[in-house]
Amino acid sequence: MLSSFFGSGSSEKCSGRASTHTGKCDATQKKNSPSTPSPNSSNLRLVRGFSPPASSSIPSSTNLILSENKNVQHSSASSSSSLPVSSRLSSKQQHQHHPQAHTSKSFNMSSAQEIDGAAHRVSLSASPTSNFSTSPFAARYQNAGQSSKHLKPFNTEDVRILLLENVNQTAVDILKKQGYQVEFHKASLPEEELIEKIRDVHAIGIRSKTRLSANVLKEAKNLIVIGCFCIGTNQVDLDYAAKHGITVFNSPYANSRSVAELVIGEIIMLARQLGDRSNEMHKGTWNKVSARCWEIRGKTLGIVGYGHIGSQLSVLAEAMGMNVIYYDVVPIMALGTAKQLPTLKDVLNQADFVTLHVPELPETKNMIGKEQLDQMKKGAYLINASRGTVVDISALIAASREGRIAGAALDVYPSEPAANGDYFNSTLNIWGDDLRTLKNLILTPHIGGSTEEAQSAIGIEVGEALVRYINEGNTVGAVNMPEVSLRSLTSEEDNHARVIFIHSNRPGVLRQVNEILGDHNVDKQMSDSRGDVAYLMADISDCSPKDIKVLYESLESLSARVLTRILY
Ligand SMILES: NC(=O)c1ccc[n+]([C@@H]2O[C@H](COP(=O)([O-])OP(=O)(O)OC[C@H]3O[C@@H](n4cnc5c(N)ncnc54)[C@H](O)[C@@H]3O)[C@@H](O)[C@H]2O)c1
Ligand SMILES: O=C(O)[C@H](O)COP(=O)(O)O
Repeated sequence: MLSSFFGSGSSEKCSGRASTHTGKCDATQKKNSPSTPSPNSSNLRLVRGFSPPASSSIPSSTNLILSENKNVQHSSASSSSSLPVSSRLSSKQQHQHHPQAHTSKSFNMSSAQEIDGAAHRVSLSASPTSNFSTSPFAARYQNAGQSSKHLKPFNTEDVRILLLENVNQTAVDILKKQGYQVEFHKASLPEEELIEKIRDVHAIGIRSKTRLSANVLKEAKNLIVIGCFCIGTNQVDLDYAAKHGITVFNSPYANSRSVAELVIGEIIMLARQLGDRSNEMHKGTWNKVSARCWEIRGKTLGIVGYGHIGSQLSVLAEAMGMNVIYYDVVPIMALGTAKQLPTLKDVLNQADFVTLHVPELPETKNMIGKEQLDQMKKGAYLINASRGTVVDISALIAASREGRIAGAALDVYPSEPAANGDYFNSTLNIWGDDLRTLKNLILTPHIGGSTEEAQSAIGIEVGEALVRYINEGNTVGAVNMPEVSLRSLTSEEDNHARVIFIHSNRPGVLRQVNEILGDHNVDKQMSDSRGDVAYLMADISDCSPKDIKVLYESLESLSARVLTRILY
């Protein structure tokens, strides 16, 4: 059974969360917080109080100690929780709860096996009625032939998760099953409200609208992990997050097929001017025409960005008789008979349809402007389902009005509303009203990845990644941290501790860490770095509560420390 607590060393006490900047208790947060201890429970740290187990034996649970190099207020080793923990537990949890856990900041951990055993599975559906269920992670995290340490929740209500932007129910279920406190919102939040809420949470789940800039993240004193329930991660300051020990996960390809299918539909719609015909019929106008309406067979599709989506699309387009050419900044093996061309200009010169599938990067901002639109064949079509900043929309409006392009489909925009409603106008984007007047223009509200299949699969994939990270420290699939994993502890490894140390990647740190760990029996260890940040995990056997405290404090004293967590 795993339980957890966060730790740090000073003797200041606070009944609510600690304020990173001031080192003072945040009374407002305390008042608003559903799991805030009562006033007489002044020793309980909601996040970072270090309270080692009271007795000499580690409970048959795994606890987590966490502290971060953010001037966070510390509590003393003696500041064990005076909150009657039982009052915050369900009767089942109370039954499972070890008395020693009263002394600790509890933060549940559940085994990867438990997660993988969840009813949810990534559902890759070939049709709305035929699903097959598989979790790509199911095998990876299990110990061959051994039962994983059985990690029963207690005090998991202390783990707070904020889910924004209508993250799929599959994720909500996975996270709630862990006992975490989950706050769910359908839309994204204005920055001020986001800052207020992010201060309290250990994990946040977002989609493409919520910007987690350094300005927002600097307020996120308790945050250890971000789940982007989408492909794009451009909305998060990944570098800032990594340097502050906040790991970011996404779902790299669960919605690729949905986007590729949308684009196939749009190619046909544009070629046949279906958007206009349909609009006319809605207004009562019968307009049967064949002029400038085409089959797509034999036409050339130019794909810009031949990654997960671009390459899926390539296969589908060829199956419909199109010729495929593509441009990518890296050499990528062509699928089918597609051809990679050396420059963007080559693709623009030759394609009848140009479709964009690049990430939002400084280099892709306004990648398609007047110059590039001029390089396209007269009468060609443009599709953008990547990011709104990739196309200069004013230039597109001009090209369309001058008849240089025959049509366009846009799914993404430089500014997008935070919620559904009548927001797509000139207030949002200055060209909003002009855009809506264009002929043969398909406008969709960023729905490329919005299918039941994609959203459900993303919810499971990212939800499970969050649980594995919170409970076991596993970073496989992280986009801003080195990928490090150790096999789960087994039920025979009751008194093992798992050390997680995120640190600045500079010479000599590993030697210092290993000097500290060297006094113990290190069963297994893995370390990797990514840019300026390194991530180390080590499982230590026969670890007494005193050992854990010493280990923790020694690691905390290293100047390279970004974040220390000890799970036991
Ligand atoms: N509309 C939607 O709902 C929706 C859904 C999913 C993804 N997206 C967007 O689509 C983008 C692409 O998704 P993906 O899964 O195919 O990503 P990917 O990372 O698998 O592929 C992107 C490709 O673009 C290439 N690339 C990068 N910079 C380039 C440049 N300057 N010129 C040419 N090629 C360049 C990369 O080398 C890579 O091959 C995502 O980053 C996301 O922003 C939108
Ligand atoms: O990055 C993505 O996966 C897409 O842009 C979809 O974003 P969404 O989840 O906000 O629809």
